[in-house]
Amino acid sequence: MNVVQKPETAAAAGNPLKKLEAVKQSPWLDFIQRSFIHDGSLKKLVDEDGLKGVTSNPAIFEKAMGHGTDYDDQFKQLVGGGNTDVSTLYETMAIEDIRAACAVLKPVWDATEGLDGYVSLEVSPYLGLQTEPTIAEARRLWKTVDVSNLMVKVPGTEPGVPAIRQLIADGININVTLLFSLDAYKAVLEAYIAGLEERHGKGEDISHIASVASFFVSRIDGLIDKEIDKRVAAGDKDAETLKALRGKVAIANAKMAYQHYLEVSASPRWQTLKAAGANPQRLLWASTGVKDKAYPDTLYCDELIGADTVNTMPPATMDAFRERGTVAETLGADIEAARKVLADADRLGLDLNGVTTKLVKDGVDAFADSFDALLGAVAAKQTALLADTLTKTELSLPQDVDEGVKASLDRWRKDGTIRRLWQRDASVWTGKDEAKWLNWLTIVDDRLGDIAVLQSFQDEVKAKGFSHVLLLGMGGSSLGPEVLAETFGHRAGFPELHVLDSTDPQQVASFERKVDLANTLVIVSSKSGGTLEPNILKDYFFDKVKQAVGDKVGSHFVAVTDPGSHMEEVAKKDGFWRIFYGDKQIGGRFSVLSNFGIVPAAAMGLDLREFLENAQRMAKACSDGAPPLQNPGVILGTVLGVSAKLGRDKVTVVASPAIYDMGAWLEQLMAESTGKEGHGLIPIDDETLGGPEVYGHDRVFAYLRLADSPDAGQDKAIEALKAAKQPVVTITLSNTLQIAQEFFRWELATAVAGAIIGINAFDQPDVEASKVETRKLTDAYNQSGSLPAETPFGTDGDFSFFADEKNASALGGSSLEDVIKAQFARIKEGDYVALLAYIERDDATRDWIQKARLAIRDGKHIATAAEFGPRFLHSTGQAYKGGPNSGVFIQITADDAADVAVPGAKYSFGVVKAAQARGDFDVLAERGRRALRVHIKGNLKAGLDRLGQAIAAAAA
Ligand SMILES: O=P(O)(O)OC[C@H]1O[C@](O)(CO)[C@@H](O)[C@@H]1O
Ligand SMILES: O=C[C@H](O)[C@H](O)COP(=O)(O)O
Repeated sequence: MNVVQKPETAAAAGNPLKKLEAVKQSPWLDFIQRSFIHDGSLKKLVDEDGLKGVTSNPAIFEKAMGHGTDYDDQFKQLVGGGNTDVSTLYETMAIEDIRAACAVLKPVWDATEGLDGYVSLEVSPYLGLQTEPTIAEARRLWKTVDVSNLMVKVPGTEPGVPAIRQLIADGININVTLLFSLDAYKAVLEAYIAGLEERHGKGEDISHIASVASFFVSRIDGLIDKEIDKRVAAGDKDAETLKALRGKVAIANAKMAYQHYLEVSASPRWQTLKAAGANPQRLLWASTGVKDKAYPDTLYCDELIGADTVNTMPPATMDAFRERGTVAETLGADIEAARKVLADADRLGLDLNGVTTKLVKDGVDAFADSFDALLGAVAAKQTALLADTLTKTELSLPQDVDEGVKASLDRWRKDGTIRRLWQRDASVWTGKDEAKWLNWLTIVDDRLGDIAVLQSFQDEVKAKGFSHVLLLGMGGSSLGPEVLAETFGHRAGFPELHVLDSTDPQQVASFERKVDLANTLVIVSSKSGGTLEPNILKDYFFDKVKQAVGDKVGSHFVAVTDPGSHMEEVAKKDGFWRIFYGDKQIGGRFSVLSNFGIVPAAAMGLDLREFLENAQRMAKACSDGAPPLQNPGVILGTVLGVSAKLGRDKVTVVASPAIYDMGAWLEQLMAESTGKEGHGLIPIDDETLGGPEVYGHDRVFAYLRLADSPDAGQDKAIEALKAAKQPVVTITLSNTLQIAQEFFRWELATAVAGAIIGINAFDQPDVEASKVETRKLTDAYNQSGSLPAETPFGTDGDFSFFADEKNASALGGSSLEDVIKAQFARIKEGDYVALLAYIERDDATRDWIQKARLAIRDGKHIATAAEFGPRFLHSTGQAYKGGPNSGVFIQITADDAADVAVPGAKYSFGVVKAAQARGDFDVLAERGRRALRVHIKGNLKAGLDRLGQAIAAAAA
């Protein structure tokens, strides 16, 4: 802007801007920019041009902040000063500008005794159509900016009107924006008067309140002229009259608004308020920069000059008016001609009402779009400044997924869905009870708030000198801690964390051997407190530790559980050392950043602040203000959700070796959250990458790559997959601690994917079903001393085959090889095979299952899952039963070489495990899944060897 263009000459010739004062019109500037305030340009306008106010809007801030380098210093300072979200970054910088501009305009405010000298700041354009949130936001901005010459800008939409009334009654200066129609203006002026009357009625001062009604001009001509041009080009019979209306309708409309203002000002009702000290709500001509270059650039200034009005001019218009504006009282002149323009327009069907209605909606949308662009630019700068302190996302997507993702992200942007998600609006999902399950969104800040307690627990654990921590729990209560144990290992000076999530007797016994019971801290972890496994594991280890340490056994036990649970009762009764509580509004699989993850993290000696601040950095990056296109959680969730809808529902997780166990946690998160009602993501974890030829079109790959120790083989295989146009999301972590960031990001991503898939991401109905079946079986055992008899549909040496009737008849066959072959013959394209092994999970069995699944994957070119029971029941089990019916299951059970008794119960761990396998199978069968159970008697290793060979042969 050429703000100081020959000011002396202009002044000498009678600067039109200055001359406006004589006709009581105030020129305001429709522009803000930091450098423009700081380099004295704004002050110069005040001093030399008689500038009397400043307006801003989201589009203006987008131009100022979204481009250039003006804000970079403060950006760096804010980003470096701690974890911040995008909205706070924007607002902090915007408010600084507004305050600085207010300071420049303050002398005008003083000199005009509060008539002029205002700077306007608009409420979030996202609120344009909501009354109560607009009131709250305007009050908040008024309080935060805290300067008397601020005007808060509120849209004069239908829902905005009651907000305006209330805010005026509150005593807040309001600039009403987005006024296009006479009717809307009338409603706003009425709201202003009613607000003043309310305040006055309460005996409160009204003399300090200022307000303007921003009536938009050029945008009206923009639309009307377009229609005129269209009709003229189409040879309309009224072409000449239509052409004569070009560039006239907006001004005529504004003149009518001014007439209404004059009428109301003369009314006794207004005179009463005036006598009480009220200031009029002046009309402010907005949108006064000409958009059609055919018009004189001073058109919407010259033609709208009248007493007690404001014209807010964009810089170029102000320059033009200074140079060649004509100051004459035009606003009240030629009123009849203006009426005729409007009557002609109406007669010719130019539909001013339709145009103004559309402009309000477009205006709200356009400011929201600008705000999206602004926050997007702020987010992009923030991400760049955070560099590798924030994990990075890179997408390599085939065309159909790419297009779907872009369309979905834009839909989320336009619909404000990420804001609705953060506002806990259940209709983002299915409108059921989702709002009750969203405290994971804010749990990181909550835990940081409680960090002193957690740190002192950590200090005490260290001081007590435990050698081991043994965590007992399932699913969400164990998988997060397991990731911590596997990723961070044994920390010097702290006990080593082990996580036991099995009822397999051998596995229970192995863990007992791994720890020094007399020197072990046991964490019993169960949200509900009622889950069978942690309860019987607690009974077992309580007994064992008691044998080792006697009566002080309780001092070796800590519970993590939700308030009021059965486990809390047990912990109190048994004198546990500590009880840490979960948050009842967080489900198990979303609980890793709550005490369920943080308490074991403390016990094993992680730096809790560093860990939580990492998670917080990602939570801020995923905040409601971060537009979908820049929001790491929304981006990932969109890729997963859109891919699933395109048939790519096998989310294949690949992770660098040092963080390999993230996949186990991710399996539960994705499967339990989305695998229901026949839909969902099927996580495929730990399936060693193959060449592109072994994959079908049902995959999406998520590669968690640790930048400081990547695996060259994985890198190479991923590049080949990208080249083969498989969808790949690469997430780069610069250090292991950043898994905390990924915990949060994947939680949000899963919630987003669930919304796209269209399910309630926070229940797990089908897990409950197998728990019910298991309970029936253990109850039967308690009564009769044995599990109900069952008959195999075939046997082969040490192998017996079980299935329900339907599956059995499809499988037939009597040799192991035939049965497996028959099961594999049922595989169709896009299916997955899951091996569900209810055996000890150790290095040897993990190696075995891995070989078996790879043989299937490479032979059949389908996705495979390799799972151990009962742990997967609390994880992928939900999706196997509730998700798409594309699973082909082989359940593997075996005679236990040695069983382990559960203290105080009739059943043993072996019986529980057998009941769990049968309960699981019954539900799979009942859901019409293709399922086969192979039971191995005698030597497990020999049995697994033969089964492995049969699988490899059948898959080949
Ligand atoms: O923490 P709890 O209540 O013992 O539950 C363990 C797991 O069982 C489930 O409720 C069902 O599998 C999971 O959602 C949960 O993480
Ligand atoms: O308050 C000012 C308005 O936001 C502005 O004048 C709109 O102008 P435009 O129509 O040129 O965007």
